[in-house]
Amino acid sequence: MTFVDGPVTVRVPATSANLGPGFDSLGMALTWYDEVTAEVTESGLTFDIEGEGADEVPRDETHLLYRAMAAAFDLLAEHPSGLHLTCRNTIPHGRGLGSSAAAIVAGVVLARALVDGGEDRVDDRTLFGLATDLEGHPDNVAPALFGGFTISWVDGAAPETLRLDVDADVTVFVPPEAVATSVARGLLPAQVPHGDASFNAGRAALLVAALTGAPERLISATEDRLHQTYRAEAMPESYKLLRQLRVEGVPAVVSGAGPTVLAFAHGVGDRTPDGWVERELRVSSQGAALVP
Ligand SMILES: Nc1ncnc2c1ncn2[C@@H]1O[C@H](COP(=O)(O)OP(=O)(O)O)[C@@H](O)[C@H]1O
Ligand SMILES: N[C@@H](CCOP(=O)(O)O)C(=O)O
Repeated sequence: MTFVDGPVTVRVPATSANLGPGFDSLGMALTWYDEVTAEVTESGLTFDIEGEGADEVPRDETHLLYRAMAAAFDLLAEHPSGLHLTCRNTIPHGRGLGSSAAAIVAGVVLARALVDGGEDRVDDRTLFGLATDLEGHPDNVAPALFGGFTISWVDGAAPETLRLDVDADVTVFVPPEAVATSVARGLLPAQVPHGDASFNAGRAALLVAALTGAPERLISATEDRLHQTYRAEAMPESYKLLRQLRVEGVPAVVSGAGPTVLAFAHGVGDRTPDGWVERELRVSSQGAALVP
């Protein structure tokens, strides 16, 4: 028998990438989770999907979770006769809270857990590389897999990450309409002024210090010149809320590629625009974890 008996369940956190100046590098796991169960069956591919995206995502081999599982099974050189996948989705899609990274990380972790002795054959670093290839950038994948606050970079072809434990109060303001990450990436220029690159390098370094012991620096440390303004046209309400919070002295950023706005504070929910949803969260020290 190549596969374990019975179902395997994984819980994966939402993530916020960039955090202002750390484009495609910084990210953090949040206390907001999707849960997915996978079981090997005799044949076919079947789904039970509830919650976010249940009416939109496909129920076939093109489902993102399945595509990630298939890539991991290829790596393990094991292929199940069939699969049943149960998805309990709570992370909203296309809002800048890492739903695609959560699905990909859930898929690669589940595939490894379903194979007998999978953990001895594929280590976490390899899973991180595979998941990053599928997502296209490491900044959501790293905290989704490892939890906490992560600084990620790409060394040659291989992504690397450094994980730090941080504790922070976070409020996310989630608008009703999605903006696909691919669309938001398409708004970025191919080149940026040297002064803006230098500005962000200083702020990103300061943000690491601010999150690990100098919270009074968060307002300066969350400034950005590399992505947020370029994307404002696709999310004008988010940009307006971002400016309003920052003028009031609340350290706020666009979460990931947007349109969610993230503030490093609790007790700011009275700024929530009509029709939006706000949630007070913390940093999740735990990344993807199998549920016993
Ligand atoms: N749990 C999921 N199951 C299936 N597909 C998903 C899931 N989560 C995300 N996706 C796919 O990823 C898309 C959203 O990814 P993206 O635009 O990167 O936004 P974000 O990752 O910020 O939520 C969805 O429209 C859907 O196609
Ligand atoms: N660095 C990426 C982050 C995308 O995060 P998501 O949660 O919006 O998928 C970018 O800014 O494009």
